[in-house]
Formats: sequence, structure tokens, C-alpha cells
Amino acid sequence: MKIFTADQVRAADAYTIEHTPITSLRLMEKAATQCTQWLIGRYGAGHSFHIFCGAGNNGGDGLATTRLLQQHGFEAKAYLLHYTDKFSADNRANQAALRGGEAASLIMLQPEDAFPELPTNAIIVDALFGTGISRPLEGLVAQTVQHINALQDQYPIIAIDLPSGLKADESSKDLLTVEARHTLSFEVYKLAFVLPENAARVGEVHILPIGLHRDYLTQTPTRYQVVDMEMIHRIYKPRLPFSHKGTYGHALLIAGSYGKIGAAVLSAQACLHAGVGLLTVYVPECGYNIIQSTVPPAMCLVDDGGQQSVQFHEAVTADGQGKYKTVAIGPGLGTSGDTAKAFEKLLQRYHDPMVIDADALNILGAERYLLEQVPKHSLLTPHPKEFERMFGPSGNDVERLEKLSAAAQQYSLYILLKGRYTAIATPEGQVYFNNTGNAGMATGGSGDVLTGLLAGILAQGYSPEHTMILGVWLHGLAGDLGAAAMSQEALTASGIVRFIGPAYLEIAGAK
Ligand SMILES: NC(=O)C1=CN([C@@H]2O[C@H](COP(=O)(O)OP(=O)(O)OC[C@H]3O[C@@H](n4cnc5c(N)ncnc54)[C@H](O)[C@@H]3O)[C@@H](O)[C@H]2O)[C@@H](O)CC1
Ligand SMILES: [K+]
Repeated sequence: MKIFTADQVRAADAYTIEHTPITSLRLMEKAATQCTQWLIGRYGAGHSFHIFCGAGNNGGDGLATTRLLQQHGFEAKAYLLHYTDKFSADNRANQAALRGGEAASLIMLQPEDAFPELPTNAIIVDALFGTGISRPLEGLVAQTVQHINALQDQYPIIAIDLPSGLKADESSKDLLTVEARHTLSFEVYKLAFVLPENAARVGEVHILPIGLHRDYLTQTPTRYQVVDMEMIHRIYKPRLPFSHKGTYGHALLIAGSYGKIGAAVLSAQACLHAGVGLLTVYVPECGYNIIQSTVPPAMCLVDDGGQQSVQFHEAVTADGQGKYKTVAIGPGLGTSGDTAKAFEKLLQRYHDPMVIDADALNILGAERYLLEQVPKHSLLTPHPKEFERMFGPSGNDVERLEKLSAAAQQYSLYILLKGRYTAIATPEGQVYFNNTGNAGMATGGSGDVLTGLLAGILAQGYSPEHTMILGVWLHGLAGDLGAAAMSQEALTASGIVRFIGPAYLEIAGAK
């Protein structure tokens, strides 16, 4: 699903109005109808709806929603904030329509008025500002938003289109905004929804269709997209009946050190569950028995360098054209000087896309010049701390996203940034946001599982871009299925591995 900027949303509205018989007032009615249905479906009988409206079209959505809720027999009141006399045309039309209905359901709130008393069954709806926000909230609006936010433990707060005050395409880090439990937005995602700094403001996001013109939606190029099942279906390739293990590639996984062989085990198991044809795991000697007994399908190479591996570069031939379709390196590897040297030699020998994670990223962070030597189109999988070690700190999430995208373009790499919506930046400047996964996956070893999954998918012949999108999606979905079966709390990295299979089934079943 595409992420539109506020300008693109406005253009989509205008295009729809120009190319179909629909008017802007009618489009507002559709938006309000969708919001009404969602509110009724979610909260139903026994609730009263209190809708705080601004003077623009977001306020218009709120006024129309108030009227439609009443028509469905619900108690609903609109509070129209009187901070200006410049109401939009569609806002005025909906004020008139509401005045024509139930008495006392449209209340003008003046700057000197106290915040209204709300009954215990209240649902607060925020329709103050949407995409039209252009400056920080102040005066009556700021006071109202502060009041609303202070009530968030008492009443559900539902934002229409955007929590008021939030900018759709920029950071709102230090701005006052509504803190909603749910945000009901229309047709497409907005960048603000996927930024970690907005988590407490947007709550759960629900995208409701309002009939914007298909041509505009499909033909408008966007820099950002949210990965959805449709995209996954385009990427996923079922196995061929006449294939053999050679068809699905041979991956080399370089991981583990004394006390961290578990990282190698988890990665290796995930790589096998991803569907790799053959797997060789390269570990220091202390890992030999462990790998052979816990991951029997994998072959094992040992390094006699002591507690960390220090000569893994020798596992690939000097011309780099060895038997391995891909190499994944990093989980539990250690960052000693000799390990770092071996990593540098590996980069000189191996020229196909690799998967680089954890300690291998930390080595890159310490020896930045090595970034230039990473094979083009390799996959880097940092969490925010590792990312910061490599590319420096950022003032806010949008700045960090720009940094991520710039690095991916500069070094021709696919770099992801882990989070609730893991961002995947491509060398072409695109950024995909993943929408699977849950807080249960914030557990040791979860990243090692992702590394193995990516290596296993890449080795099967998927392109690096498709590997990133499919791998991150599968990882999150396995976590979601695991959490559904055993709770987020009890989910472990091994649990995620166990649910890679069911996650594949879900994709294959829906195809
Ligand atoms: N036909 C359309 O364009 C549709 C628009 N829709 C709704 O319309 C919204 C956009 O409406 P508008 O463009 O009227 O914008 P808003 O309703 O978000 O804002 C209204 C106006 O407030 C002013 N403003 C900005 N920041 C302010 C501040 N801090 N304090 C006081 N005033 C401020 C601006 O002049 C702005 O145009 C969307 O978010 C969506 O909710 C929906 O009804 C769907 C259809
Ligand atoms: K709003």
C-alpha cells in the first residue's frame, strides 16, 4: 500500500472530483460514512460520541459523522471550536445539515468556555485538523487538545484522518498533538503513521476506503510504501515440482563465538526453515558439537582460532566464485581485531550480495572505510543502535529515515532499520515499511532468526530487494502466529523459528 504525502492526498481528492461525478461534499460524506460505520462497529450501543471539530474539512468530516451517528440512533454531539470565522465551504454545509437535525447537538466552543463535562460512556472523536495543519497549535485549540489528552485513560480517543497537530510528512517530535488510541484515515497510509516517535499519538491505524480514483492511486509514484499481502504474493514463488536441493542454493553462515553459539544455532535453523537447499555453518571449535547436534541438516566448518572465528575468509575461494550462493555473517560473531581482519579479507574475496548483521555491523561501524568494500546489493540489518554506530545519531525519525535512504543509495545496499514498522531502504531511494510483527519479538535472538531467514531466501534465488521484503514480512508473521499461539510474553526466538512454516502456509494458502 502506498504512502501518500499530504499534497498527494489533496491531489487524489481533486483528481477524483474532476474525473468522476462525485463532489467534494459527497467525498466528505463518504469519509464520514466510513468513520461512522467504524465507530458503531467498534463501540456500538451504550456509548455517546463527543466530536471536537475544527473549521476546515477535517472538522467537516466530524460534523457529518455527528449527523450520521444521530441518524443511526446514537447520542452524538459536535463541539465546533470558534478560533476563527473562516470555515471551509463543506464545513459550513455540514454545520447547516447538523443544525437542521437534533437540537443542541452542535455546540460552539468559545475561547473563554470551560472544557465540556463528558459522561462516563463518552467516546472522544478528534476532528480538529487533518492534512491542512500548517503551524503549531495555540490558544483554544491547544487548550482543547491538552484537555483531550489528559482524558486518554478515561475515554477512548479516536482521531479522524490524523491526530490533530500531527504533520503527515514531517517530524512532529516536539509538537503538541492529540494522542489517539485509534486513527481512522482514508485510502492510503501517511508517513507519520509509521514513525516510531508517533507511536503514542496515532495508536492503531485503520485505513478506510472512500472511493478515490483508482487511476490516481495506482499511477502516482511514491517514495514510501507499506508492504501488504498483494506485494508478498507478487514476490513469493512456490517451489517447482521437478526441483532438487541444488535449485535452492547453498548458504554459508558465519556466526557464533564462545558463549554465543546459540546465535549461530538460531540463524541456522531459520535459514533451513526459509527453504535453503544446503547450509554450511562456520563456527569456532567450541561450536562444533552444538551445531552438529542441534542443527543436523547443516554441515559444519570449524575455525581453530580460539573463542572467536578468525579465518573464515578461507572458506570462500580466493577468486570469490566459490560454491556459496550467499554468505551471511554476524550473529554472535564477536568483534576482536583478528575477526575484523578476517571480515575485511572476506569482503575482498566474496563479491555477491551478502547478509550482514550484528557484530559484523559493529565492525563496519568501527571501520567505516569497509562499507565501500561491501558487495553491492548486500543486505544490512541493523537495529537503531547499530545503525547509529554506523551512520551517526539523528535528531528525529524523519532525519534518520533520510540518513537510511541516503546510505542505501550511496553504498548501493539494501539497509533495513528494525522497529514496529521495519523500514527497508533500497539503492534506488525507495523505502518499504513492514507491517507484521509484535512486541513479543523484542527478545534475544530474534534478529539472529531474521539473518538466517534472509540468507535462506536469498540463496534460493530471490533478488536482494524481494529477499528483504519477503524475509522481514515472514519474520514478523511468524512472530504474530507464535504470539497468537503462546502469548507475546512467552514468545522466544526459537518460537519464531517454529512458526516460519505456518507463516509460509499463510502466504501460499492465500495465493
Ligand atoms: N475533498 C477533500 O479534500 C476531502 C478532505 N477530507 C478531510 O479534509 C481534511 C483536510 O482539510 P483541510 O485542507 O480543510 O484542512 P484541515 O481541516 O486539516 O485544516 C483546516 C485549516 O486550518 C488552518 N490551520 C492550519 N494549522 C492551524 C493551526 N495550528 N491553528 C489554526 N488553524 C490552522 C489552515 O488554514 C487549514 O487549511 C483531511 O485531513 C480530511 O479529514 C475528507 O473529507 C475526504 C475528502
Ligand atoms: K483529526
